[in-house]
Amino acid sequence: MSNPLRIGTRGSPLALAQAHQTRARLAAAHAALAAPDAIEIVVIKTTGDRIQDRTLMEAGGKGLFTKEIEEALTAGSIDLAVHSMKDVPTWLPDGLEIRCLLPREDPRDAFFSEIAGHLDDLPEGAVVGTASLRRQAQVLSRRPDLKVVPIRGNVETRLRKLAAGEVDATMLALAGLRRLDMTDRITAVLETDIMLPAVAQGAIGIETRAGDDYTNGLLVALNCEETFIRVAAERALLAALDGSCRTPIAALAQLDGTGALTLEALVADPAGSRVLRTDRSGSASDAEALGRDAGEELKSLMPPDFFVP
Ligand SMILES: NCc1[nH]cc(CCC(=O)O)c1CC(=O)O
Repeated sequence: MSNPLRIGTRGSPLALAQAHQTRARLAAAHAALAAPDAIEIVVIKTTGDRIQDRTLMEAGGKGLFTKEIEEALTAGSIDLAVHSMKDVPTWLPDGLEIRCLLPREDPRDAFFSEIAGHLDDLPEGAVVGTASLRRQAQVLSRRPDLKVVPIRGNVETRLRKLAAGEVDATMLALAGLRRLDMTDRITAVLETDIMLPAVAQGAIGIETRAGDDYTNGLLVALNCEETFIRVAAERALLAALDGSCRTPIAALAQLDGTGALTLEALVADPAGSRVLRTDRSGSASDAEALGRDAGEELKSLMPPDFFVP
């Protein structure tokens, strides 16, 4: 092949691991892509990479980790973009689509602490570092005595802050730690009845131009149908809720071997004093309807102050 297939990605260690996984899967599925120079990885800096020190909330706006990559895709300087699906905004720009999801990793969150074996064992008043409103709300709902402070940065930075005693505990998505081969320092994995994951947590999505039949054709072999159905249900919920990144939202869809789909979801106020939950079950073919229905229910129950302006 003369022109290499160009994969656009952020430059973080996690993003690069996901891009390399995508390249390996493409090379394994298509002999023409197995040559070392058949696929090029193009690193693109996003707004989210520039504002490491502030919380996402202060930075505001959606698509912090995707905007510049989507612009490159639209402009044609890359052919596909690899994203952590949980960072992908509810609505994609015109002309772009995500038809391919790689097999989902374990969607749960991991807990780290040097003073307790589990969230439930932290001493009264302990400080939990997280910039995620979803994690904050669920932590405070279960443990109103704890204090939550924002921390950001990569895994190493966070674990250093933990070791330095800046925070007593923190949480990270298990999926990212697995992809970076950094699960050895995990203190506990939080069950989803304690910490419901973010929409699409653990899923990698591949975005393309809608009219690019060549690239879309290559990706058919990489799509994981089960992941696609689960993420479709969760993202339909997000769409129905008008998913603002400032409202704590969590959801998890699961498929059993018979094609039965279950969806659990919650919204909360950031202080975790009110958590509204719902669930649905149905068949895989109703994924989007199930998500939309659950989202509409939660939206109708939500008091106005859940929507942080
Ligand atoms: N918001 C950053 C982000 N986006 C995706 C992941 C983890 C990987 C995944 O969920 O697929 C992370 C880090 C984290 O929350 O610990």
